Amino acid sequence: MREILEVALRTPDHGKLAPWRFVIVPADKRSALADLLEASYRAEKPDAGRLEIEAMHQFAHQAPTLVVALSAPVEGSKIPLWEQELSAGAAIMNLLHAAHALGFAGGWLTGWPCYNGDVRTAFAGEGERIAGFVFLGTPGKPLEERPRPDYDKIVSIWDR
Ligand SMILES: Cc1cc2nc3c(=O)[nH]c(=O)nc-3n(C[C@H](O)[C@H](O)[C@H](O)COP(=O)(O)O)c2cc1C
Repeated sequence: MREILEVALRTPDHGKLAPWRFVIVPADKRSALADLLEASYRAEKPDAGRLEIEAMHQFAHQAPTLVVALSAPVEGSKIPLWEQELSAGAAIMNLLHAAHALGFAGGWLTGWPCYNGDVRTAFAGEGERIAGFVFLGTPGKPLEERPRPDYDKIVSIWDR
């Protein structure tokens, strides 16, 4: 895990602000995370059904390893917030590339837990936001491909 996160720390970062942080959720805390998600979900949606609650538990327990990535912009910096947030996304992508290079698979998820205030305060400090829940593990089966954007629609040559 440290080797993977050390790669994430080498992310392009204008102004050397390190506007991101990572919180590892250890295996013995995953049930506590599930309980937090359930309580936060019920507080926001008192009429939540069984399947919605099960989805919160499934979210918390998927994959053996979980890193919560935080966008932690430095307030008052001359580096625009936009650039600091871009760097947070890049740090997560570096983390995923490092995990895949070492033979693991990883997924970057947000979903409801990312945007709930109670969940955010359980991980993030003032001015910080959850940028993603990064789940890591060893692939149990070959990864499925999905449609990718058409190169010619996305890439163009500047010609003015
Ligand atoms: C900010 C962000 C949030 C995402 N959140 C989710 C999510 O909540 N659920 C989901 O199925 N995929 C989510 N994705 C997409 C997955 O990370 C991933 O791109 C997708 O599963 C396909 O994986 P692949 O591109 O490696 O094949 C998110 C991607 C980003 C960049």
